[in-house]
Amino acid sequence: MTEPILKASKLVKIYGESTGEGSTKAIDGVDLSINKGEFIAIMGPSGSGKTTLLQCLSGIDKPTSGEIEIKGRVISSMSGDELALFRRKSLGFVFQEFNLLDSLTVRENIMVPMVLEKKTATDMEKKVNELAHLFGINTILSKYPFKISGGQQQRTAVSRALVNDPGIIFADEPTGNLDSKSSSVIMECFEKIVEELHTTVLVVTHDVFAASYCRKVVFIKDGRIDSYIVRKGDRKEFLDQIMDNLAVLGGRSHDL
Ligand SMILES: Nc1ncnc2c1ncn2[C@@H]1O[C@H](COP(=O)(O)OP(=O)(O)OP(=O)(O)O)[C@@H](O)[C@H]1O
Repeated sequence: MTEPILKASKLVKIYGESTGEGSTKAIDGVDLSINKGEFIAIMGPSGSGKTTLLQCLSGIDKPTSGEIEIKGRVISSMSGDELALFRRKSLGFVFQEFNLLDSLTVRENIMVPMVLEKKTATDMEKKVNELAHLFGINTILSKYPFKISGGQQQRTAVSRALVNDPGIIFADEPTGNLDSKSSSVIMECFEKIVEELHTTVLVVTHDVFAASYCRKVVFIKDGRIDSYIVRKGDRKEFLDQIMDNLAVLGGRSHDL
């Protein structure tokens, strides 16, 4: 039996005074259940609420109402400090801008979350080597982020997101700053994470090519879940299916 690692119910996010003029209902009653080991993309037109949904689900932002449970803990009712600690220990994040520290080497960047968890030097070294080997960055561990490619920086960020064995990774436009070759490499890294480490991966993306690596795509429109599709055949077939669904969803392709 597969069990949910994340459950969201009746999620609403309103920016601004909820009754006031100029308020925006970015998320409008979302129910979502994600099982352990799922590899999911969230897609939808620009402004449909993708980033807001990811930020609420991952505890970066507070929903206006509704409940979010991750690994059996209700995060929507946690205090700020409790939530910050939970995020650090139990969740992994990957962003479009990589967010690496330029003054630290690749090895040190990957180690940061483990230092905060006060892991031993031996444990840290072992984990860095394991992940760097898995993602093909073992030869650049002593380099600084500004001396490596965007794709290598993102693989460093993916390794950093995994060091505390988070169980779930949230990625917001992880291929947004990458060329198509590096995008494939990153999406293949996520495939490895799901298949070999059994980590759950949730990706928000405009990129149909990146989404086609996922096993499921959830489409949102106007802050609501519109539909979802599950990959059954090969990636090319799934890519065509995603394009068809986006066309039905509306919005010109460059808005997606
Ligand atoms: N901090 C904020 N304050 C006020 N309104 C916001 C804020 N962030 C987002 N919004 C609004 O909420 C809605 C959803 O925005 P969101 O960024 O989640 O959409 P998105 O689907 O991720 O868009 P994009 O694909 O363009 O990044 C939009 O109408 C946006 O203008």
